[in-house]
Amino acid sequence: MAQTDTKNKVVERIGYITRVQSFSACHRLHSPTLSDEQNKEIFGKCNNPNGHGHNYKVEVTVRGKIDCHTGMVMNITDLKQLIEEVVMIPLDHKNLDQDVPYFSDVVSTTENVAVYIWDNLVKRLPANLLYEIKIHETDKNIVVYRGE
Ligand SMILES: Nc1nc2c(c(=O)[nH]1)N=C([C@H](O)[C@H](O)COP(=O)(O)OP(=O)(O)OP(=O)(O)O)CN2
Ligand SMILES: [Zn+2]
Repeated sequence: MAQTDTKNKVVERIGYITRVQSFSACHRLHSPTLSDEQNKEIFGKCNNPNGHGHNYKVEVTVRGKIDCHTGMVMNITDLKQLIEEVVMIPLDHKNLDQDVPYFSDVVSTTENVAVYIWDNLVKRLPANLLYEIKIHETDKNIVVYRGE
């Protein structure tokens, strides 16, 4: 049922939902627009030719009206299924640079992984619902992308 204020005006309440998912992948930080020397200089050990791996933790947050009939911003079961299709199937247990066509010419930094996830999720969700992608690349390295 719709909630009303003291003047009987319908109150719209905004909620945020976050779903967390982890995936494992390997990558190498290497930019095709830079020389080998520049890549080594900028990316250091992360430019190791044979790559290295991470257990990434992704937090997907949606923001929207709490529906007065369902009590939900969106059904988390639907969000879980979308994350399976957009994150787990293409990225889990993959070599990001070699197995994911997007990263064949885009450096697989965590910023760009966040952009990849945003771009693929935003087109599968109702307009203005996706709020934030947060990725923990390691316990200490955390990236946030909000589609800006
Ligand atoms: N702006 C960015 N910088 C870096 C990224 C990135 O995605 N965006 N990624 C890396 C590497 O992938 C690297 O694996 C991170 O290494 P490191 O900082 O050494 O990882 P830890 O947090 O585990 O290291 P500690 O030694 O424990 O501090 C580098 N830069
Ligand atoms: Zn890395």
